[in-house]
Amino acid sequence: MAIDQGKIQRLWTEQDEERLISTVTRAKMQAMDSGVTAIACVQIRFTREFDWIDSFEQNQLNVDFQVLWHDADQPFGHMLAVGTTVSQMWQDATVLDDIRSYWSSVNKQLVGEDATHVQFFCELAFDPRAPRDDVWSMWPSGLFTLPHLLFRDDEHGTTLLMTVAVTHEIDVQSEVELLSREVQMLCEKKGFKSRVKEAEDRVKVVNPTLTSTDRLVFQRAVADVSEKITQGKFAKVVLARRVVLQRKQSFSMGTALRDLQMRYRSGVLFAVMWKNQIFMGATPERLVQSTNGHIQIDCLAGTTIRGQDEQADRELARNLLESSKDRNEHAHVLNGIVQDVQDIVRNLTFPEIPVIRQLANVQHLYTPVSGDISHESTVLDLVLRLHPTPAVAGLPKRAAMQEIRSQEGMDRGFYAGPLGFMDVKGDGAFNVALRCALIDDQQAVLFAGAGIVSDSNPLAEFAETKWKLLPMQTALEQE
Ligand SMILES: C=C(O[C@@H]1C=C(C(=O)O)C=C[C@H]1O)C(=O)O
Repeated sequence: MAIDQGKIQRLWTEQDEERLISTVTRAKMQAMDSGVTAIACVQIRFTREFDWIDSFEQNQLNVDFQVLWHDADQPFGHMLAVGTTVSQMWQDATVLDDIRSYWSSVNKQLVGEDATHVQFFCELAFDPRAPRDDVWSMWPSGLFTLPHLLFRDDEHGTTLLMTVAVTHEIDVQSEVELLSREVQMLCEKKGFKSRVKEAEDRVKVVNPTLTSTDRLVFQRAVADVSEKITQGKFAKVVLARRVVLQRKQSFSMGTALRDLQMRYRSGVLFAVMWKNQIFMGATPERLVQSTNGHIQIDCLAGTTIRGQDEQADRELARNLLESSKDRNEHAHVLNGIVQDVQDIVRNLTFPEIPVIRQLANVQHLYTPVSGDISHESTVLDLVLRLHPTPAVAGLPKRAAMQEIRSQEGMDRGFYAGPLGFMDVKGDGAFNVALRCALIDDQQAVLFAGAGIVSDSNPLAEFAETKWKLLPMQTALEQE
């Protein structure tokens, strides 16, 4: 079939077109020789006007899977993944062992110079062993995806990495034409849904209804757990709860994402679309990032609110730094992290005293941990060792996880799970999915937790979960 040259030339250059044709042809030959599907990878410079949030919200290609990612602490932190070339899903605990082998088998299928730019996205449930409940019934326990189209920003603008699964039977020209049509469709912005405000959409959010773990149930669980900690059963347990928001109209994703982006100028803004649900949030906690084998881990535990002014802020921060309860809680998390990674991380370095990390709504105790891994290890190896950190589960890990299962009576799903990406070398970044919500049309389920130690006060811990729920709640209440 003839390609409409006029259209293609406006999307990519003639050289891009040649690279596309030759890479898909090479992939077809590899598929013929090996008998296994090959994956053609081509990256181009994307010169069209592009709005990350609008593109995510519009989902012009009507795909089942999208990821929006914005790391506010990186100079070029935007990414948008659209659709799936290949993916693997896990429904149970085997997920942790299988991802690595899946990743290396897909790596062998990649064809083209731009294969080095490939990036996989990975989402893991907090507790893959726990059965998924009604709220999370659509989601697997683990999801590892090579996106079909991946937009990223850099100092020159936007790049688009395209990956295509190629069998020995495909027709190269039609495959390239199909790609061109898809990219063309993405450029046709149909009226920016997010900016169109219908009158009915102005209906106020119905009062948040507390479900599953209401105030008293949560406070009783805190008292019970902190008693058990005093008896020496654990050192720390993190208890979480969820809140359901109902709206008479669908939630406006674009509005909520823009609000979070504006208010939370550090950490990672994320949104994962899976079928017709969206898991989104603005998390301050990096689980681990690896750049050329140099790793950085956030130890974030110990929380207080923000003050009305600078002086009140400073006072609250000083109290947090001087609180033995919070410093102990923080030390447990730091020790847990060090123990989990010390056998594969060299030059492990961290300051002796935590600093304050200030967010729009709360302040945390923060210790940055860094070191190096050898090239046999990947960021995923660290994720699997670190997760769940004592910041979201407790210590000792196994006992804390059991206590969480019996006390919370809910499925955390992807809340507090690792969420991130990894490249072909094994570098990448994973965050802990906190300050987040699962959106299903007119319903949003929000999650937040707090670390419980022996001297935890149930009222204070409940209040802490309220502060942590606030970013998502405010974003979702925007008109
Ligand atoms: C569990 C959450 O946050 C974690 C718990 C913290 C704490 O107990 O002080 C602080 C930051 C996070 O590591 C949450 O936001 O839901």
